[in-house]
Formats: sequence, C-alpha cells, structure tokens
Amino acid sequence: MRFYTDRVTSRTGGAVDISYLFTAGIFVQIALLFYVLGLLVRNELLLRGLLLIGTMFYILYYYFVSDVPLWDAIFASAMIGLANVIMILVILREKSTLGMSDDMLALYGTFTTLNPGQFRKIMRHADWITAPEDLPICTRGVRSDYLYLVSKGQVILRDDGRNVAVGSGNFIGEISFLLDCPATADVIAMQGTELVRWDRQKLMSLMHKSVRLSNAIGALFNADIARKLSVSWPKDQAHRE
Ligand SMILES: Nc1ncnc2c1ncn2[C@@H]1O[C@@H]2COP(=O)(O)O[C@H]2[C@H]1O
Repeated sequence: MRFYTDRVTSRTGGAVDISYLFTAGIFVQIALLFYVLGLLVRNELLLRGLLLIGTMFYILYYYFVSDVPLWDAIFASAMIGLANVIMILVILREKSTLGMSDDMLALYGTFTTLNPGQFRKIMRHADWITAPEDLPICTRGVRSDYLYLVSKGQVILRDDGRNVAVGSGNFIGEISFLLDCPATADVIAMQGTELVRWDRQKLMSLMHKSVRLSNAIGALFNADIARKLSVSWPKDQAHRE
C-alpha cells in the first residue's frame, strides 16, 4: 500500500480537497486524536489503551511517511508501546483473581476493601498456621507480634470471665493493631484451628509504603470492628472525664 507523501490541502472550485486523507499524514492526526482522548480521561486502563492505539498510528505514520520507513522512530515508538503493554498487563492482573487457588479465593471474600493485587501483596507476607493444641494467640494487656485471621475452626475469646467462640472470617488482634496498644482480650485458638498470620511490623511497613493499601487495610479493620460492635454490648464503666 502506498500513500502520497505530499500534503494537499487546497480548495478547488469551492470543493474541499480530500486527498490529504490518503496521505501518511492522516495517521499522525489519528494518533494525535487518540493521545488527546487518552490524556482527557482519568481511568488509567482506558488512558493507557488510548495511548497504545495512538502509538500504533504513529508507527504506521513512520512506516509510510517516506520511501524508506523511519526505523529509528518506529523502534522508539515500539519500545514506548511495549512499556505500555507491560503496565496494562500489570494493571489487569491487579484487577483480576485469575490464577488464585481455591483457598485464596475463599479467603479473598473476607478482604472486601482490597483489590486482588493488594490482597496478593499482603498474602505474600502471611503464614498459614494450624494450632497443634489449644494455643493462646493474644493475652490481654500484652502487645502481640502478630495479627490473625481465623480461616477454619474457631478461637475462644476470654473477656471478664466469659468465653465466647469466634469463627472463621474474623480478624484477631486488629484493635491493638489499629490503636497501637496492648491486646484488649485473651484469645485462644482451639486445637486444629487454621489461622492466617501476619507479622505486625512487616504489615505496618507495607502500609507505610502505599497509602492506598494502608487505606484499604484501615477500612477493612474498621468494618470488622464495626461488625463486632454491632453484636456486642458496651461494658459498664465510669464516665470519662
Ligand atoms: N467483643 C469482641 N468481639 C469479637 N472480637 C473481639 C471482641 N473484643 C476483642 N476481640 C478480639 O480479640 C482481640 C484481642 O486483641 P486486640 O484487642 O488487638 O483485638 C481483639 C479483637 O480481635
């Protein structure tokens, strides 16, 4: 396929000369259109998609604009396009649960405020443990090194001489994690209970590195505490001064 290399824009006898549409120059105008559209949207995936289409039209322009394709420019544009494709794949993976095992998918249901990418990130720093016997995991008044999620089985919460069973899908230790204080209750994981465990320091440093992740985890623990509050009753206590 050949394109005219000269740009013809004159008007003849009042009629618009459309020969420009059949020159290589039209590709650069289409590329510009996609770049401008891309820069006008906020959605990162759409922005990158539009820029990628724009880059393809630039490559067509460099190929057809002269008798010999402009290989240097084509290479440079191809590299820009490749970097864009890599980031589009990274974003798609962050948004998708594709490749997650059944256990991970079941667990992900608890992490309602995290996207799949954020969930994968914090799970890379988690251990899966099974209580070999009844195992104390939080002691009232003592700072714990770990934060837990009950994934199977149950833990017993001891508070004011009462024992309450708490089942799967509940975080344990999130109050002291959010408030940076000692544990507010004794908690014992029953023999055979499966827990997902995070080192608090590591989780905290992950949160310091990403404001979005920090907000998502904060929202998750707030929702967990609100849910627990909705089924509990305040303790009788003296008024605060
Ligand atoms: N009323 C409650 N209902 C459910 N879980 C609780 C309740 N009180 C305390 N816990 C859990 O027990 C944990 C003890 O350590 P934290 O105070 O860090 O976080 C606490 C909660 O995860």
